Amino acid sequence: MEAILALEDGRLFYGKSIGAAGETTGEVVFNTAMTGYQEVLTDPSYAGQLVTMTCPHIGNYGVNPEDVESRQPFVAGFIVRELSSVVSNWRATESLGDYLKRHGIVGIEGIDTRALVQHIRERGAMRGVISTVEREASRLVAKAAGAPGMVGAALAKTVTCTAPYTWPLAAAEDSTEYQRRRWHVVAYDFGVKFNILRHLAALGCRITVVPATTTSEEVLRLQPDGVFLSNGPGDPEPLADIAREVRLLAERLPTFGICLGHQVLALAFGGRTFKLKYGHRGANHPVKNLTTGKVEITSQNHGFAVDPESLPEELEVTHINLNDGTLEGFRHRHLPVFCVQYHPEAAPGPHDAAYLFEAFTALLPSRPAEVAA
Ligand SMILES: NC(=O)CC[C@H](N)C(=O)O
Repeated sequence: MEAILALEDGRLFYGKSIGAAGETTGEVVFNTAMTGYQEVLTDPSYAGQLVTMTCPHIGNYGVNPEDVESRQPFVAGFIVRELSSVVSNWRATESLGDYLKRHGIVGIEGIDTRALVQHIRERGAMRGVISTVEREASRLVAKAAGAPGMVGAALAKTVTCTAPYTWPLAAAEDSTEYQRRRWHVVAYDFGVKFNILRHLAALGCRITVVPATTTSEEVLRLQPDGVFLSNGPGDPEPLADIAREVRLLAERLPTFGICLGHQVLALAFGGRTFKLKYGHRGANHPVKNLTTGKVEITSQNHGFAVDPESLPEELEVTHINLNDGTLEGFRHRHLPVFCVQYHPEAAPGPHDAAYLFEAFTALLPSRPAEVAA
C-alpha cells in the first residue's frame, strides 16, 4: 500500500505504508540512534511527533515484551528508509511491522530519509502528515499545516498516569522486600521512561509514581525521602502550575530532574525555556561535565531547552552540550537539587551518565539497607 508524507511547507515524500493504514499528523523530528527503535516508540516524550530514524535499516531484531519504556507506543507516526523484512533475534516475539499495526501506529518506509533530515535541519522541525488514504498534495499540505504545533502544547498532562502506582511493579507494597528498600522516592510522571524507575529501584529505592498534577501537599503526605521529576512530551512553559508545586517540594526535599523534569525545575526557580530549531534526538551527543571536566556521550530526546541566561544566581550550570553549547544540566547552589537535560537512563544509548542516579541517592538520608524506610 502506498503512503505519502507531506510537510507543512509543501515538501512531499512518496513511499510505502508500514504499520496501520490511515492518517496521522505531528511534528516531524529525527533520531540518529542506530538501535533502540522499540525504546524510541514507547518513550512518552515522543507523543505528538512523527519520528524519523536516520539509521536506514530498522526492525531487523524485531520487538520483544521487555524493551518497552512505558505502557504503549506514544509516537504519532514512524518514518524509516527500509523496514527489515527479516526478524532475527532470540528475544523477538513479533516483527516491528506487526507491532506497529497492532498498536494502530501509521508509518511510512521507502522515502529518502537523508533528504528529509537535511530539510528539517535547514528549515527546522515542522508539522507533517502521513497518509495512506489521501493522495491530493494540496489537501495533505493543508492538513499538515493545520496540525497542532509543539509550542504551547501541555502534552505531559495527557500522557501521565491517571492514578499513583508503585515501582517495582511486581513487588507487593506490604512485602518485606518492598518495605526494606532503603529510600522512598516520589516520581512525578510527566511521561516517565521505565528505565529511570529501573535505575532508581536498582539502587534501593521504592518509588511512588504520581500523576503530573499531584500537589506538593499530596506528595509531602507520602513522606518521601526525595522527589524525582521525569521526562515527558510537549512544551514545558504551559506547565506553570506544576512548576509552582515543584518549587515548594524542591525547597524541602532532595530533588532530581531529567529532561522535561530539568526544564520544569528551571521554570520553578524563575528560568525560561525556548524551542530549539530541530532538537537533539540520538544516542551520541557529547556533554561536558563542568565539575569533573569529563565528557559524557549521552542519549538525548528534546526539542526545547533552558535559556542559561535566564537562570537565577542560586542555580549553577553543571553540564553543557559540546555540539551547540546549549545547557545540559544545573544544580542549586544551596539546596540538594540538580537536573540534566539528557538521559542518564539511556534506553537506548550509552551508560556514561548512570552515575547521576547515585548522585541522587547520595543526597537521600543515609540509612542501612535493612532498615524499613
Ligand atoms: N524527553 C523529554 O523530556 C523532552 C522534554 C520536552 N518535551 C522537549 O522536547 O524538550
